[in-house]
Amino acid sequence: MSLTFTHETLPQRVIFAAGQTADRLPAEVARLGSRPMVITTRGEVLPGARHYRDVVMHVPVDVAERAREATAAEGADVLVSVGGGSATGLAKAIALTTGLPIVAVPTTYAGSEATNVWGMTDNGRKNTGADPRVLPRTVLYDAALTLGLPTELGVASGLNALAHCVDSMWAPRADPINQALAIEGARALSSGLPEIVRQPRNLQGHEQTLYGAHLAAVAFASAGSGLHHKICHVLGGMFNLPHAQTHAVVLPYVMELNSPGIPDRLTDALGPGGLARLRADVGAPRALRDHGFRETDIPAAVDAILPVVPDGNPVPVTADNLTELLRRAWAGEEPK
Ligand SMILES: NC(=O)C1=CN([C@@H]2O[C@H](COP(=O)(O)OP(=O)(O)OC[C@H]3O[C@@H](n4cnc5c(N)ncnc54)[C@H](O)[C@@H]3O)[C@@H](O)[C@H]2O)C=CC1
Ligand SMILES: O=C(O)/C=C\C(=O)CC(=O)O
Repeated sequence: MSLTFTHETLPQRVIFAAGQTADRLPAEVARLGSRPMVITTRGEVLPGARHYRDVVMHVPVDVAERAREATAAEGADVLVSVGGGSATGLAKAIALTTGLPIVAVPTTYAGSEATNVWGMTDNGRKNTGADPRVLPRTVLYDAALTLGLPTELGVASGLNALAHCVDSMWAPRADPINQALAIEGARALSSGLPEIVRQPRNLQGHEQTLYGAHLAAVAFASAGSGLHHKICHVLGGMFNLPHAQTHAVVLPYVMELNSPGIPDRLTDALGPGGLARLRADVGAPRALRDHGFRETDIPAAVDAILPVVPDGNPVPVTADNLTELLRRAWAGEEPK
């Protein structure tokens, strides 16, 4: 790889403190404001603050608009998101138009808390963009909060994080810095994910997976969306498929297509047996047809994906190879 590049590092305060949310969140919020609005799918996380719970995956625009109105009515001056990527995403939608700072406490491995990327869905289309206003100012990673994540969802979410690492190999702004973060993220996820399956109540696997998810998201924010993310955004927006499971299923087929672009360092980070062994060890989701995608949806998906295929993909993407990729992912055929 050429060593001529421009890399931007996003400014963010990052705290890893397992089991310390109740103790540390109030002070972290107070650094940024005095009237917090909590966006969450959980119970009370910040006593005395307004808790807003109308959280919907892929952030439909009407959901975002209602949340903005509620925030204005509350006179909030800081947003606190506690939950998965959907809670973070709603806080980002509010921050995008208000500029309010966000303190994010993630409870899945989606990684939205570490990116300046927002996403909203309107009429079956997911629109995404990057804006400094939506980058959470502070992230509090508390692995104890992921202990309650059902293992199947934890696995799918961890593979969503791994997809950030893999796509960073060929994304439009891939560079040696974000690739190094992605490789270390892939290593941490490959060792952490089997641990959360083997010992779901053991904090160490969850901490390792959260660490990997953070690195993965930082790499993704820097490198941008590669082919894998473009495919998953179309599928999520057009067919309302579950985000993490869609990423988990599609990833091996994108790696199959893009195999000439996979560096040895990534293969090494995935460990012996690579992604196939990892998927088997953790019982990964296998087929899009199990998650609401129909074979008859494939032509419309291909038509929507082809115009957004990023430049620089390691192999040319055509209607034929994309159709075959989606057909194999729909059926859950064994990836090569
Ligand atoms: N902008 C960005 O950089 C990114 C955005 N996203 C967005 O995030 C959304 C998906 O986020 P996900 O985290 O996959 O799903 P999610 O936030 O919708 O959570 C999935 C389900 O798990 C539950 N849950 C979350 N954490 C839990 C826990 N610790 N214990 C028990 N239940 C828990 C939630 O209540 C929900 O029912 C999508 O809209 C996606 O587009 C995802 C990655 C990056
Ligand atoms: O696909 C991902 O994991 C990353 C980015 C998004 O989901 C964009 C968004 O809808 O917020």
